[in-house]
Amino acid sequence: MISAFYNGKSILITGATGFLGKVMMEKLLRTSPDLKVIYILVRPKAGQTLQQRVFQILNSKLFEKVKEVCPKVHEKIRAISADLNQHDLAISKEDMQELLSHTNIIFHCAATVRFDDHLRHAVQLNVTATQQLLSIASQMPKLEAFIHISTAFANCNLKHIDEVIYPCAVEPKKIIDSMEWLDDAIIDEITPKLIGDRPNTYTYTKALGEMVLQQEGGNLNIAIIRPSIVGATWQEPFPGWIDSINGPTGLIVAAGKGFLRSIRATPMAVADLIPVDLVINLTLAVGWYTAVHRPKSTLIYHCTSGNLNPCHWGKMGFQVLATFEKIPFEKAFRRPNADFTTNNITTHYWNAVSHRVPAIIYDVYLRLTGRKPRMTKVMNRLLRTLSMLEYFINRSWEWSTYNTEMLMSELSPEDQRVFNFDVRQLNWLEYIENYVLGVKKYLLKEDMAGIPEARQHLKRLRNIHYLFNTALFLIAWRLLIARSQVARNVWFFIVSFCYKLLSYFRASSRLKV
Ligand SMILES: CCCCCCCCCCCCCCCCCCCCCCCCCC(=O)SCCNC(=O)CCNC(=O)[C@H](O)C(C)(C)COP(=O)(O)OP(=O)(O)OC[C@H]1O[C@@H](n2cnc3c(N)ncnc32)[C@H](O)[C@@H]1OP(=O)(O)O
Ligand SMILES: NC(=O)C1=CN([C@@H]2O[C@H](COP(=O)(O)OP(=O)(O)OC[C@H]3O[C@@H](n4cnc5c(N)ncnc54)[C@H](OP(=O)(O)O)[C@@H]3O)[C@@H](O)[C@H]2O)C=CC1
Repeated sequence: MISAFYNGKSILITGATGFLGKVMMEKLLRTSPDLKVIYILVRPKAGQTLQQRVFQILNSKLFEKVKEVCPKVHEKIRAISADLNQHDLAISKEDMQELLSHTNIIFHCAATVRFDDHLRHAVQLNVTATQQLLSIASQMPKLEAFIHISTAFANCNLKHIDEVIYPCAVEPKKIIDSMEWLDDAIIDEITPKLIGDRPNTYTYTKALGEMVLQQEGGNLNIAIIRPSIVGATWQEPFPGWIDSINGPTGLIVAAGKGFLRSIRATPMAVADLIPVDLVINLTLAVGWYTAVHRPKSTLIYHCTSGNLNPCHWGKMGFQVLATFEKIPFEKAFRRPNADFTTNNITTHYWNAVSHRVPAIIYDVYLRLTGRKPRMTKVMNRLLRTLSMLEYFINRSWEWSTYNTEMLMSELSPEDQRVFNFDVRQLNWLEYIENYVLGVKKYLLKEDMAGIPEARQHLKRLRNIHYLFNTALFLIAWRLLIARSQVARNVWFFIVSFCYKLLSYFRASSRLKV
């Protein structure tokens, strides 16, 4: 039913070149190959034209399966030049006319997901662009549904979060206006006051974006999806696909390559991870439900795992490390062996011992061998990233999921299978193993044939580690002996004890002969 609904439709997706957007295009084309067109708002980037960007995406591994059911996939995608930072989204008149007269469904995924983005930029993308898109949507006579992707962490200042829009202290309109005339220095000054007890500009502006939808949605048929931490695919189009470094993925890379050795986290806090294909299945089901059933009010759908199938950071970390044993990453800096710390003192200690000191030693080595030092810089960036993510790995939240469960019960058995978003069916251990494997294959683009060499490399690192520790111990001991009479006495006692033991064994073995 859902697949049939999208056939013949013109669908507009923002953020289609992003992590969620690509999986959404793929699923739509695979399950509804007879859809009319997918308009995607794209900006030229990194010296690539729109067409080159789209070509690259459609020719990637993710879209291999689609081409079997929808060989003319290129013809189904219509890239429209747009910049969500610009007035009217910088869409040309002709393109705008086409969008206005044809669009049936909008999926608004585009956002800045950087936690530390400047408030002006985060407001522009996550609030003002949403406002502009709403205004465009309100001029679309054929529009059936407007689906907005928010985040479950938009209200992370609360512990229990319901499927409602929580108001922010200052009206979004006032924030948008003030961003136009305040200079950067003043914005920097007021940012902590505005974001209040939220940890960053990202979560704050996503909350403002929801308020804009509520206040300016007019008669539009709107629904909001709030996913938690989105991870690699669970099942579709194949397990483990991922191409984004955000969230846990970057830390999996850092741990697998041996840079990340300790992380401040609460092992028993819920790791509210949710696979990207599950998020997209829910989103497409919501698109169908919103268009067909036209609920009286804006429904919010939490796409989370914690209340139905919880996994904790401790278990997740353990499984990630266990997978590195089976599937090591190539050219690791050190052997993957990360640990959780739980307080400030141990975190500072292990950051110094496990992150900063090895980086300094390695940089000295690079200098001595005539190369440019770089490890301290890499470590500093990693530590900065950790400090940004720590907020989310030391707390647990409860999200109610009545609407999501209601929607599941509305689906036919066939739709429940094709658009499965039942997180209770997810086996975490299997998922995490596929996730790590996916990071290796699709993000790092490492060949599986390189695993024996990676293992050899880790063995070498282990030997270097033992050698280094032994040398360190001997040096420390030698210095101690030189300075302390007690240490000298202990040393002579141990040596003479070993000597006597050896002589005794020699003598007893001679007697036996
Ligand atoms: C018992 C045994 C125990 C064993 C234990 C062992 C455990 C061992 C296993 C560990 C795994 C298990 C635990 C996992 C915990 C995960 C917690 C995740 C919480 C996520 C919550 C998300 C909630 C909200 C979800 C949402 O709703 S939205 C999506 C979330 N949004 C983001 O995740 C954006 C974050 N990022 C930024 O905000 C910017 O990235 C910025 C950081 C400011 C830097 O910014 P900057 O330094 O300016 O520069 P960049 O260009 O950005 O990056 C510069 C450089 O950092 C790199 N890098 C960017 N990212 C990351 C990243 N993640 N991780 C690592 N590196 C990263 C990038 O590769 C580049 O490296 P390079 O190429 O230079 O070498
Ligand atoms: N990933 C996650 O863990 C979670 C994500 N979400 C939400 O899901 C949505 C998608 O996130 P995700 O796919 O991970 O994010 P990505 O960063 O991967 O993608 C963001 C998308 O927005 C586009 N975009 C950004 N700025 C502009 C601009 N000025 N003009 C046009 N397009 C622009 C990007 O285009 P370009 O390729 O040109 O940069 C990209 O397509 C977001 O709304 C996010 O808040 C919610 C919860 C968790």
